[in-house]
Amino acid sequence: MIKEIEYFLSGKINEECGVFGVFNVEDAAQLTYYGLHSLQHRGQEGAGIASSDGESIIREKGEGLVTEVFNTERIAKLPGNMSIGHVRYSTTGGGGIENVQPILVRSHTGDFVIAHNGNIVNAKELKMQLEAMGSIFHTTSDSEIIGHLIQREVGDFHEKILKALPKLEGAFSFLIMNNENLFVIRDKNGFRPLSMGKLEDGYVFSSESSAFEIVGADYIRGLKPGEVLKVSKDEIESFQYTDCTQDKMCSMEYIYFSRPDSSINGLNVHTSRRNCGAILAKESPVEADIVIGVPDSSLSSAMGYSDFSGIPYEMGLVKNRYVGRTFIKPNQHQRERGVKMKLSAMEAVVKDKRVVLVDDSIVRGTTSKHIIKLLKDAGAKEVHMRIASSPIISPCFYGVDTSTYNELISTRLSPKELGEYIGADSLAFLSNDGMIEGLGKNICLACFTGKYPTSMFSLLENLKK
Ligand SMILES: O=P(O)(O)OC[C@H]1O[C@H](OP(=O)(O)OP(=O)(O)O)[C@H](O)[C@@H]1O
Ligand SMILES: NC(=O)CC[C@H](N)C(=O)O
Ligand code: SF4
Ligand SMILES: [Mg+2]
Repeated sequence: MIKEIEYFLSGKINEECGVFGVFNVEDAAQLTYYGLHSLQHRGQEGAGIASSDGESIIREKGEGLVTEVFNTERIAKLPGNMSIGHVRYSTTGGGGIENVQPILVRSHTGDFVIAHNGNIVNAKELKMQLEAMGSIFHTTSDSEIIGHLIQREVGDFHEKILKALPKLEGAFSFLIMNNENLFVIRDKNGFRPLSMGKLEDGYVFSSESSAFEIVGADYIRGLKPGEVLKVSKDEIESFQYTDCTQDKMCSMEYIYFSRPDSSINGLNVHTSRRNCGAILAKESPVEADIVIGVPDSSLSSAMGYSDFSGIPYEMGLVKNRYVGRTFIKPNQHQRERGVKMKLSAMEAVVKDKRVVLVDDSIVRGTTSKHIIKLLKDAGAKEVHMRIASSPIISPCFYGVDTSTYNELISTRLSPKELGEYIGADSLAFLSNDGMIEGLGKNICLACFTGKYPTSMFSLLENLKK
């Protein structure tokens, strides 16, 4: 029980990284700091910024949140009008300062820095090959591999990048910067988002378009799968590192990760969640008095459920916004109380009501179980749980930590059994077709279907562990 509560307090579907880049704008590092701040929800383990004044690259990084790593003095050490930054949630290689990005590659042909969102699925194989050929790795993260691959190629820097990229399999949105250019890269499956915006005489690039608003930039477009942009003083050139592409945007970006004010592939995240909520209401109706969402990520889908069903949307749960990843764990005696510190049920709203409770996903079932208890303790007559995505039955290898196979409760329990386990009066999930209807057909659904859009290399060995 204690473990379960700690898990509930800490957040479970662990976010992935965020990248932000600036080209040809004064005080680029300062802007990158603001950009990273708005991408903080994507990774809280470490943050870093590298900048260039055209002569040399300076990098500053540290463990923790953006505001913990950077202050005015530290940003002042980063001169120039080109910059890239990164917020990290580790997927390969574990934590620690050495793996905090951007990764700096020193070379007699010119230094460069790398910021990566995603996960390379053939990292183990590539690392073995590269080490056998003499490469010495400075980090344990998969992101460093692209640096070694680039170094082994011949030609101009951009030719080297184009030759190295086809060797990587898996998910990557990269920003790579040397003293002249910024390279903006999206993998051939388009797993992770990456957008371009215009600011003054320059450009900004971000994992999420919502960051543009914060720095005052205008959204131009998202990168295409397999696209490489070479950003120079005079022009932006677009290349494809391969023509073998498919559009497999991570559906979890819409369902859970991205901010509601971001747009991905032309679809606003809040709107996509609202669509899914409405389709869920169409697929799994129930008689009830109010619809409530779990703050914050499922509020939009709860609105959608209410739109379609006509059942009034209410605020039945309140979140303490200061409890989360930085929460100091209470001592043993206080842990039970801790649950209530993250979310409180509004007795005045839910008492004697039949409640439809909408959440975005179920991973281990801990959240739903606790929230249903909170609502029933506050006097709710019935709680009907509706989930705006399908049961998660397979782990992700593309940059999201959705737990291991054994921890995923839907691998063991049917929706009916799971409903009983979490104490709901009924439980229903959005169907796979419903997700496609709400989010479009160009999405990855591997964690819901077990059908991975790429070869999994040695990672498959661990799939059922
Ligand atoms: O079934 P579980 O294992 O409990 O996981 C599912 C829950 O995890 C996520 O919320 P989380 O509490 O991580 O963060 P949030 O407050 O940002 O929604 C998600 O939104 C679900 O509510
Ligand atoms: N979550 C991510 O996108 C992580 C990027 C990279 N795989 C790392 O572990 O640092
Ligand atoms: S497996 Fe799931 S979390 Fe991973 S990229 Fe695909 S949809 Fe996203
Ligand atoms: Mg949640």
